[in-house]
Amino acid sequence: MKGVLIVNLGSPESPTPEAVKPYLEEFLMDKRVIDLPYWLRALIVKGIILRTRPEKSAAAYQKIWWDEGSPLIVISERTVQKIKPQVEIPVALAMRYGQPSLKKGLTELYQKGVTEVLLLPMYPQYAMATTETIEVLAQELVGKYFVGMKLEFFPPFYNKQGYIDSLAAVMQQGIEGFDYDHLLFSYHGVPERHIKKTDPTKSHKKIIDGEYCCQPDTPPAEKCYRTHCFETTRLVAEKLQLNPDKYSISFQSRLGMDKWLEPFTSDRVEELAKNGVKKIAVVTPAFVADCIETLEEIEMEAGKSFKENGGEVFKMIPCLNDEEIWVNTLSDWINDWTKK
Ligand SMILES: C=CC1=C(C)c2cc3[nH]c(cc4nc(cc5[nH]c(cc1n2)c(C)c5CCC(=O)O)C(CCC(=O)O)=C4C)c(C)c3C=C
Ligand SMILES: [Fe+2]
Repeated sequence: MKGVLIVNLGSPESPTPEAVKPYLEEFLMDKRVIDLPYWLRALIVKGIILRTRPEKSAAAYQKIWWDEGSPLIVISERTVQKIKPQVEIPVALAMRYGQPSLKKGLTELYQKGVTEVLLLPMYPQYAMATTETIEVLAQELVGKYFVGMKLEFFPPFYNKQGYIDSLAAVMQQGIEGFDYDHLLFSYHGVPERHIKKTDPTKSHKKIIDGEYCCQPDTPPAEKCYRTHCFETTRLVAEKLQLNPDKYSISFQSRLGMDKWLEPFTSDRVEELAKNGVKKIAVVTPAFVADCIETLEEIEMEAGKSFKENGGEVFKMIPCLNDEEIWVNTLSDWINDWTKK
């Protein structure tokens, strides 16, 4: 029997430093997130980051936490609950870090008699720190605990019609009646090195601000996070007929000293405000569910910076969350795979 495992990143159990610390440790000790030799990663994560960050992150989580729990988890659960009646096969939810774990999700499907699993990571754009780490761990778990189970990976959906249509619909709703001066597409950042590592052709070009590094639909672009972000933006801008002078791309949530994708959202928001932009709308298409990165870093922190630098209205466009159009899209994808 077929079944689907929907996977997202995960959150701490609660917004306290005690709960945030093991979550961050599991996350940042992943060699596909901080891709350094073990000893150096351990030195940086355990010796430096985990000494101060749990306290800071817990304070940020407290600002966005809901009565039912972490927004990311609650929204993911709601989405899965809405998908279930629309499909004919078992659907389970798992998180790469924290609970419900990937092993738990696979066990749930296994106990229902599922022998063929479609792994559906909730990341539109492929990245080593997100999609790849989920695929590798799922493969390992199947080999170890679920022998005979067949795994199939849903490809990154950054350019897939259903995703673009859902994003466009949510954006349209978000900017309805709002005469913005600028619309910022803020994607999660990654170190430039990650993009070079995932290039199957190992021929990645130098990255130049504002220009495509890879030609879409060519082998180097297959797993190029940056090209996927550019393509999502292009397709949704085309669909919404956005004025090219009124939108731009930036990358948020940089961690550490490496060279990360630029421009940084924090710099861009400040620069736009200083350059006279009074009304800004921000959309975060790398996240399908609202989370600390959208609710705290963008809506609260970037919003504050925008106003401190002369901006007046900061409009955060929500993620796809459990919107009907997105739930229908996911259900259609699952139903198409079921019939294959
Ligand atoms: C959307 C895709 C994501 C990419 C790419 C990504 C890369 C990446 N992230 C970190 C470090 C952190 N990310 C954190 C939170 C977080 N990241 C994503 C998504 C991507 N990360 C999500 C959905 C979330 C939210 C989780 C939630 O509970 O709401 C955090 C934890 C929060 C904090 O302490 O700031 C860290 C740390 C790295 C290093 C990285 C690429 C190398
Ligand atoms: Fe992240």
